[in-house]
Amino acid sequence: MEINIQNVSMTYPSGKQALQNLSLELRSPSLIGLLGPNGAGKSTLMKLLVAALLPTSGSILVDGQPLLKTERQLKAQLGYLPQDFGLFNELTVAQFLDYMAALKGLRDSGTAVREVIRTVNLEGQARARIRSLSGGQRQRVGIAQALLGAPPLLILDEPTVGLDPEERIHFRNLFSRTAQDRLVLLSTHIIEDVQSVCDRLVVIDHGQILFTGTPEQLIQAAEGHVGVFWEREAGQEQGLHITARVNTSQGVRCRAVADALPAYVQRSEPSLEDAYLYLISREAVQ
Ligand SMILES: Nc1ncnc2c1ncn2[C@@H]1O[C@H](COP(=O)(O)OP(=O)(O)OP(=O)(O)O)[C@@H](O)[C@H]1O
Repeated sequence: MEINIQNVSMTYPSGKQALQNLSLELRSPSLIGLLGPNGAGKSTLMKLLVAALLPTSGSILVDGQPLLKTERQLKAQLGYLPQDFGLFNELTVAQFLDYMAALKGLRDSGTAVREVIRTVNLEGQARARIRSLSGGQRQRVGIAQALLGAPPLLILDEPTVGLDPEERIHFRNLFSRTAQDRLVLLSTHIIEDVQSVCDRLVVIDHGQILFTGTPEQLIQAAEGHVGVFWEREAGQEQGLHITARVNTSQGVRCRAVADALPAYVQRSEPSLEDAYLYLISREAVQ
């Protein structure tokens, strides 16, 4: 599957321009991490990809065909986890998933439902009413409905929200396995979620793409722009963006990113998080 987003802009009726002339190509198999600060336009982009919203201008092609022409076909191949999804509180987990399987037109829905319940570790809650679940368990029900029927395209808006660290690792690995033969696009604020598993990152801010490439390429772009220093050594330099402050027995150790690091800052190898913060901080300065 190949999705071509061509010069897409999206302005909400309120007048807010959420995406500006954005172009992007997504091809399976791959696991693509969509990163960006709050309000960057990630959810809007995902809603356009599932045809829940129409772009104000530009086009989206799926395997060369306009999305709107193939919408029906696409929806049959799509697993989507929106950011806020309504669950049917009075249904049990299994009933809700049965209902979603019916909507997707799955043939052997019983087997498919049992399988996704196992995949998201909710066997113990299959008969529990959704209203009685914790936030993390509800999120797993959302992931389960997206996985139903093994769709070739998975669009997951902040799938790891509300999950504990152990569960996050479980799902990170699950998405990575899933993407071996499919196209998985997931949005997140959490760098660790994309660190070791995504083969491609797309960073957006203010509705525009700031970066697209591998995590290694993002890190390379930050080399020479990350360093550490003791707070007491700090000058008053402008343009230094502090990313961490740690209290130690010798004082406060700071980590910072900047276009040009002052002499008292000791250069350090960038992590993916440093590289992301460097990219975003440059955007903020411009
Ligand atoms: N229905 C809407 N009407 C008007 N403006 C909207 C609507 N939905 C989103 N926006 C605005 O569009 C911009 C992009 O929002 P979007 O939800 O796509 O960002 P996001 O990157 O997903 O943010 P977050 O990480 O906080 O979920 C924001 O400024 C937001 O306030």
